[in-house]
Amino acid sequence: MNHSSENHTEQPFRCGYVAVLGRPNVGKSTLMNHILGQKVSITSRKPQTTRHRVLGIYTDNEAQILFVDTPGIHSKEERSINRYMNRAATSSMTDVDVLLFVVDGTQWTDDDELVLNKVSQAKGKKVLFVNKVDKLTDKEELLPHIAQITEKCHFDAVFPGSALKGQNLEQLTATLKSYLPEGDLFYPEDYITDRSERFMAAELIREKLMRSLGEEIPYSSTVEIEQFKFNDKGVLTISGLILVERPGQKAIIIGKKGQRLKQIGRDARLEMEELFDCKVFLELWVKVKDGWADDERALKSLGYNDY
Ligand SMILES: Nc1nc2c(ncn2[C@@H]2O[C@H](COP(=O)(O)OP(=O)(O)OP(=O)(O)O)[C@@H](O)[C@H]2O)c(=O)[nH]1
Repeated sequence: MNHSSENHTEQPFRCGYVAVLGRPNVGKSTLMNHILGQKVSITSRKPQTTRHRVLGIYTDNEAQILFVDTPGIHSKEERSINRYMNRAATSSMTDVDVLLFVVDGTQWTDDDELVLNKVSQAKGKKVLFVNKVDKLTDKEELLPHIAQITEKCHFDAVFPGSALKGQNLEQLTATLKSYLPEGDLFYPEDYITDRSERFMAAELIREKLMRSLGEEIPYSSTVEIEQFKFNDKGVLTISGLILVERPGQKAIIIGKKGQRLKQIGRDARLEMEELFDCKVFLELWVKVKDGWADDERALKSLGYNDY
């Protein structure tokens, strides 16, 4: 696609940053992935799935939107990993053109209030997206909910909708584009993220872990990619190391006769083959590394070092 020659509207091309903000689990990653039409940020039913700041790049013939998907901001900061995630999200609020505040239309919590306070103090255009309205049985509840939020902070635009069902996302995207400054592309038009394929591979493994395990272990695990190599037949070999904090957690991830780890590997491999468009050979290992989530130095060595 040639973005300039297809622009028949004679409107100037626009390009800029949109930070996607909200507490954990409101649907930020789902929203960004749906607009991009591709999975850039991993999602799961569990809060705090996104740990890093991930750039999702949307390009059409009118604009390029650089979505900054952030970890959910939350008040419980007992561990280093939680402080890291809050830093990653809060630092995304400066130097962006638009703040997109995502809330769950069915629920309001203290963490929503915390993010709203941060948003109200930030500069830039502000857009409110009230998500998960597909789950609302009584749509009448929406208006008072929106009124309560907009009383506390001025929003330039408000959209109720559904990230999962794609409801109201076209209108949202058009408004976001109109708020961006004039300017040429920052990234080539075929880029969908600034993250490396290695990073995406680790994230896909982490997503399958989050989705397959119970409540506690996902937060105690992280993934390192030790090998990422194409052979001369174009087959990609990936070795992933899953780090956990305790031996019992290792046993759970491996599962009876290695069944769970096998399933996690199979699910991750299939998505990798689609994403990288080649045959993938994936090996997974599980190792105990006590206290990695509490230790700032260990976090840095695991790649949690951008902020
Ligand atoms: N019913 C419904 N579910 C949704 C919608 N959007 C997201 N979800 C679900 O909500 C859960 C959380 O979605 P995520 O996109 O991972 O949420 P997030 O805000 O990125 O979460 P963190 O990574 O914790 O910050 C997932 O199970 C999604 O499928 C929606 O519009 N409707």
